[in-house]
Amino acid sequence: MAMAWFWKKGKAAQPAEQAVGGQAAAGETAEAEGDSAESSVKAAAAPATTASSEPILLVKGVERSFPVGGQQLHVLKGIHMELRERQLVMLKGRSGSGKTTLLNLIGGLDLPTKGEIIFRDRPIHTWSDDRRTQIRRKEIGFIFQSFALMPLLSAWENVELSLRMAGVPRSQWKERVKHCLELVGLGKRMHHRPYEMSGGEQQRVAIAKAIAHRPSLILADEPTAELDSQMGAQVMNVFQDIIQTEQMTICMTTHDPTILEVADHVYEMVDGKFISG
Ligand SMILES: Nc1ncnc2c1ncn2[C@@H]1O[C@H](COP(=O)(O)OP(=O)(O)OP(=O)(O)O)[C@@H](O)[C@H]1O
Repeated sequence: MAMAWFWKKGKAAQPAEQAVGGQAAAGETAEAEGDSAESSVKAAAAPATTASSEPILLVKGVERSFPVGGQQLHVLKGIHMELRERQLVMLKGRSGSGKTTLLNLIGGLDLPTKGEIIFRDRPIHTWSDDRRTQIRRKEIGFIFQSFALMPLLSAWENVELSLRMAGVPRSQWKERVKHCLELVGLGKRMHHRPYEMSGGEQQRVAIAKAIAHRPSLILADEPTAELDSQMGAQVMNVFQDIIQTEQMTICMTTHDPTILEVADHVYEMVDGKFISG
């Protein structure tokens, strides 16, 4: 039987008994192990954030060109956007429209050819590589389509590694790793290695790893693209739990129209420009 998937939006506004089929959402229970067809999701409700939340990132008139074959390829052509506290913001657009290029700029992995990127009142587009690396390690978390886990390390060790990289004192590791893995519903899979887990579980480890050092901003490039709709739903529920409980902002790219429905804000990119948002 075909199953309709619904997203929970705004956990506080959403009573638990509305969970589809009487099941709890994946992010709420460490016991929601395995990706059973019955697990997950709640019906949509009010937006999780308010317009009054503070902006944490401003993108002003950003352009990015790359030299290709002796010419300049203009990939981003004047982007303006903002991300606010506790928002789930999505970038949509066809392949090649420039979404990943923009995400790389927001995360300080690359520099714009023109324009400004202000992260928490700091002009990171003027900063050196080293300074941007420091801010990335401490204040930004990255999630990729292909999970990007260390294959020989357990879920626990993968998350711990991110705390080590961010310079979090060792005395805090145990409690934080446990908390993050439980938050993503992997309380009973903490010591499994990536190859012993499903794609959805691996992506949830990657999420735990990305949030462990308490960044204020999570950037996710097509985080559900390699997952089926049910596992994708679990990941989105985890994202919404993170926004509520960890007070983080998430900016993600996606092609999936059903996922776009849970965004607080959607920017649509066509050929290096936003046509909405
Ligand atoms: N370092 C680079 N050098 C040259 N061209 C680049 C570079 N990075 C990106 N591009 C080009 O910029 C364009 C946009 O790429 P980008 O990866 O941002 O698109 P996208 O919207 O994320 O696509 P997808 O959905 O397929 O990931 C593409 O034409 C790509 O080839």
